Amino acid sequence: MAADRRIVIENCAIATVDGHDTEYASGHVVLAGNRIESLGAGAAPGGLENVARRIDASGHLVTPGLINTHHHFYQWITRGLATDHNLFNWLVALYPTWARIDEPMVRAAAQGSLAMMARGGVTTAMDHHYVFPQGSGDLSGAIIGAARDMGVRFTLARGSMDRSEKDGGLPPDFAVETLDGALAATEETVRQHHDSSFDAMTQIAVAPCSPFSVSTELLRDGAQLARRLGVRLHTHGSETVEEEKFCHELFGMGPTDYFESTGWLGEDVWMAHCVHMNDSDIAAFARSGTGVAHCPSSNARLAAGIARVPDMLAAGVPVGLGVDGTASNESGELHTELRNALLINRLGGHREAALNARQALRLGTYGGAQVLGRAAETGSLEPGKLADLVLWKLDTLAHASIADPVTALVFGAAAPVTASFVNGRQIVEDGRLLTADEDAIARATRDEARRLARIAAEA
Ligand SMILES: Nc1nc2[nH]c(O)nc2c(=O)[nH]1
Repeated sequence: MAADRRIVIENCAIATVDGHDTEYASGHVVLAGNRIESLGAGAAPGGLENVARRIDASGHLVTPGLINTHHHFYQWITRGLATDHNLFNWLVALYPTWARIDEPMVRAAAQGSLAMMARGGVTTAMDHHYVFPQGSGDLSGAIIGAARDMGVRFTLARGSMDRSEKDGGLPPDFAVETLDGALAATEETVRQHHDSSFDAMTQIAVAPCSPFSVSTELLRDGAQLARRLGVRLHTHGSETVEEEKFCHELFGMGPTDYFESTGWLGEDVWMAHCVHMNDSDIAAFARSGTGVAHCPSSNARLAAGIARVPDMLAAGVPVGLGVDGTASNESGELHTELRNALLINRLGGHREAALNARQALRLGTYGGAQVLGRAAETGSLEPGKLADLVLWKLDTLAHASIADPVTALVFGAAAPVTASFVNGRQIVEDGRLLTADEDAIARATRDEARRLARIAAEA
């Protein structure tokens, strides 16, 4: 068998985000095939064979690739709508449009979402897709295909909704699936697409949408299904005061107690938002190992509130970052969420050191790997882990006068990505995607957004 070809990256600052936060002011990283072979201070060891490429990364910081833990790709074609609404009003305004999506729309929207993230340093993406109109085609296949073509590592959280207005839920009756239909389709998606290997590029999670759009049976049966199939569980939780009120009125308890009563706390679960959590909710997450996808920009856009991330971290809760759907975070970028998480959490606790730059970088890398269940494989730069990493250019006008590279990355303007590698393959060069045509995607998403708006207006 041919030896793996090596790529040697030298003369760069390195933030490994390993268990000791090891950093090198000037060092090297050696990739062999799809793995990190070695890294350390100074130049790469002499005598390396099979070196396909040497990259002089002077002026750069190398970090693990960013990991996005919550998104709704289809929303790329419904951005900029209902801009002054809270969550419930925003959902009610948008459900009728979302219920008209079809496969070409979802494919284009997935390409747009993925392209935006990948060129900003995301190497592992996720999509929580929960709208499956009847006869709309193979939406899961289209999303998974888009991620495969983009070359990013990917988790599809196969979502579902079965509690509509007639059952006291928020979505209109025409926007939901049946309980049995949702469970069967979710199982089929796992069986067809889930890869449990160390270097898997595609994984599937079971992901009923939220307490106000899903029946108790779907939550309970979904949890059992995921555990039978050995995959992870994802949902929205404790996002707004309105959701809290809904849970108290319908179930006689708050969201976290409700989730616990349906089997939804555990090491194999992560939830988006978790804004309205009291001390006992945070303790329950920490005890059970339940993870959180923190989405600061979306929470601000929808006036949901500020999640207690410093308290969660202090309690030992795994926390990653999420862009969230781009109908509630139009920028669609994850690297800016590092800065937003840091700044917003300082406002939340009125504490000047609520989160520091290194904690923010950890949320966007290792924390994300933890909540997606992939911390053994990715999220930090360590020999043997997958070669998912980013070269951030910091000798720019925007950054060069900031001495500390991690501070420059997190506190400074969004840094240009000179190169991004996923599974040892380069997918971004000098801020441009190598795996997709950005201009073609821009045209397709514009056309599909217009087509969807037209169909929704005619309905
Ligand atoms: N931010 C969001 N929260 C949600 N809850 C729910 O049921 N759907 C959504 C969503 O699309 N975004």
